[in-house]
Amino acid sequence: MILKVKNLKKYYGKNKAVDNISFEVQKGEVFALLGPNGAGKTTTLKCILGLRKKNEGNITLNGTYAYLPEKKELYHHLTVEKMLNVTEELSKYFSKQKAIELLEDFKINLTEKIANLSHGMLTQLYISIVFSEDVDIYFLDEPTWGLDPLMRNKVLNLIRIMSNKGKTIVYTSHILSEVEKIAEKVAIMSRGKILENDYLDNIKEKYVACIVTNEDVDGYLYKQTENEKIYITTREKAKGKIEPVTFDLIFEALVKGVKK
Ligand SMILES: Nc1ncnc2c1ncn2[C@@H]1O[C@H](COP(=O)(O)OP(=O)(O)OP(=O)(O)O)[C@@H](O)[C@H]1O
Repeated sequence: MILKVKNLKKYYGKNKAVDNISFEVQKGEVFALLGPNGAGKTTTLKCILGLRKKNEGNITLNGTYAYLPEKKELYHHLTVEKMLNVTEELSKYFSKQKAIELLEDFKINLTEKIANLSHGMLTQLYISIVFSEDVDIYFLDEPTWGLDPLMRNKVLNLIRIMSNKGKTIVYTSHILSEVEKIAEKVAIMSRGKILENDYLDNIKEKYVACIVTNEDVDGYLYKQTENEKIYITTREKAKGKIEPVTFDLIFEALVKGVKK
């Protein structure tokens, strides 16, 4: 176990941003914290890294780490190459050579001023720096934010490569399709709570859609017509005609909750 979070609570005044959550991440895993805006994902990462003071709970982090923050701010007055030099001075885990290779792949010029980079290019630069740190665990807050689909796939590929090398990745996202592409384990968060925390395959196996005519089902009422109702619920609670359900709908059912 490389990371263990137990009964973590973080309140901002009365706002329970993180409300008693627990999860574990094993070495080499790609773990996604998935949830809608304001769910508490960033706050969770910040509490783990000591950037926010938790109210309660225990956090065990066994290894070195690098962090890609949600707000990807870098020294705007520097050129890309100067930024690499600064990072090299600040971090003993950083390899400038590795960063140059990644930047070449992203087609970012070393002589470019950071202030002149587009939002997506800034994310690519930041990702290149973070992945050039030789650490055990990478915390990535919305690593694909603002990237076009091709660049997004490139970043997802990088995550996959790092995981194949035995590195651990903890990342936040609200893009279901990308989580499905690379994460093995997922914690679905909403309003500060973890609603489901399991291997993606297990979550997909656990939930089904069921179509009933006269009965009610303990689950999320997804659609209702004159003659039938479609619920999304766990396999055990399902009645009537049972069908497989997509991960999108499982997410919707969990986040929106039971609706009668
Ligand atoms: N510094 C802060 N002061 C007060 N409230 C905050 C602060 N940071 C976050 N919050 C609140 O805590 C809750 C969780 O926010 P957080 O940024 O952790 O969510 P998130 O899941 O990362 O959202 P997003 O996907 O939009 O980035 C929200 O209600 C937010 O308004």
